[in-house]
Amino acid sequence: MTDTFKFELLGTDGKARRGRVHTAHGAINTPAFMPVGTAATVKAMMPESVAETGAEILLGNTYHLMLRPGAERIEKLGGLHKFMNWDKPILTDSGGFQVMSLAQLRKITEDGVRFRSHIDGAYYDLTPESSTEIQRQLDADITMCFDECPALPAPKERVNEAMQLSMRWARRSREAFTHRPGYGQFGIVQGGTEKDLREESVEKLTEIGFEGYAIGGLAVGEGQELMFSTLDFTTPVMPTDKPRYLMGVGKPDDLVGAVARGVDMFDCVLPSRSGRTAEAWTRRGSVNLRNARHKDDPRPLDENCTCPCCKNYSRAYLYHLTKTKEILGLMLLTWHNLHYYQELMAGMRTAIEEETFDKFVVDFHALREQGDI
Ligand SMILES: CNc1nc2c(CCNCC3CCCCC3)c3nc(N)[nH]c(=O)c3cc2[nH]1
Repeated sequence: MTDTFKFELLGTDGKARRGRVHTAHGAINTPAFMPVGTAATVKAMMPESVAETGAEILLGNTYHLMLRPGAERIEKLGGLHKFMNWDKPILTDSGGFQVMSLAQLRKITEDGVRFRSHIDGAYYDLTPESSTEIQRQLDADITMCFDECPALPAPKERVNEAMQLSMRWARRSREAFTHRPGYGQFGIVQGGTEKDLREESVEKLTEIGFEGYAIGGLAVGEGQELMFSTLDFTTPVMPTDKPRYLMGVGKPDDLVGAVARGVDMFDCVLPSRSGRTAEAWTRRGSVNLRNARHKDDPRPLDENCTCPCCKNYSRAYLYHLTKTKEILGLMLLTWHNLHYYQELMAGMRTAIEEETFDKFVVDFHALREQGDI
């Protein structure tokens, strides 16, 4: 436990960074992958299993939890850590992105967003103030600013409008934030794939001052090349003494490329969602367990993996569980995928410490080109 929120930069290898974030509920080694616990649970996983994969922080979500069961209810029950039995750090997103992707109707004004719940059709408002308050009620260690993430591709004028609005909302979010030892708030850089807009956004956020800075507005359909080129000119102008969090990313090769470009933290639904759609991620690429080629295969998913799924179960068994839609299939594949993601991050942390990150990247891609999985 710590009483002050801080980021230690422990080492670098090129633009790749090895660090540690200290929060009220514990420390997070970076580069870090944060599993997503949308409705106060990482689907198909017990919290102790999530901890066993090596995850040191989880994501929660303002949008989902304000609708059901309600932030007041969770606050009265002792906060999200107690509610979901996870005593390590929690980062909550501010809800704006989920409103745009999930809510039935929504209207953006200077004040905030009005939307209809995708659950019961009732109308709700989210503003920088209410989002920040909800995240406090959830007792999130890391609170995200309320922002607007435009879908790409979009005209530069639209991207600029969304960025300027998000910067005004960032100031309101900061003013609504309750400063407590060990708790931090991250600003979210916007600006699409436009160099000048990204630089202006970083400048405006650092002027306000946050405990960390996220790179938002990416992984929204722009593709990996444009995402990487945007990182190439965005991370160098971001503070070096604060964590950098790339939101919603990504596939294993996205993570490796983004760490190489100076990113410290990631979240993505992919490993857990794929676990439920019978897709397994391995160091040699992804495996679809619905494919009948696995029917008689006695081998584990990945001979080199030490997770409970690879230690004790064959592909034939995983194929059987998938075909029969057995719950154990969801559990084992989710566990494997989250374990693999944590192994990947641990491998990158070690490579940066040993200054062998370039070799790590070469080996990572070589294994995936060998195929035969
Ligand atoms: C997938 N691509 C992507 N995600 C983005 C997200 C969401 C990140 N994941 C949050 C979890 C999602 C599941 C429920 C729990 C929270 C973004 N969020 C914000 N606030 N701003 C973005 O620009 C922003 C941009 C994003 N791009």
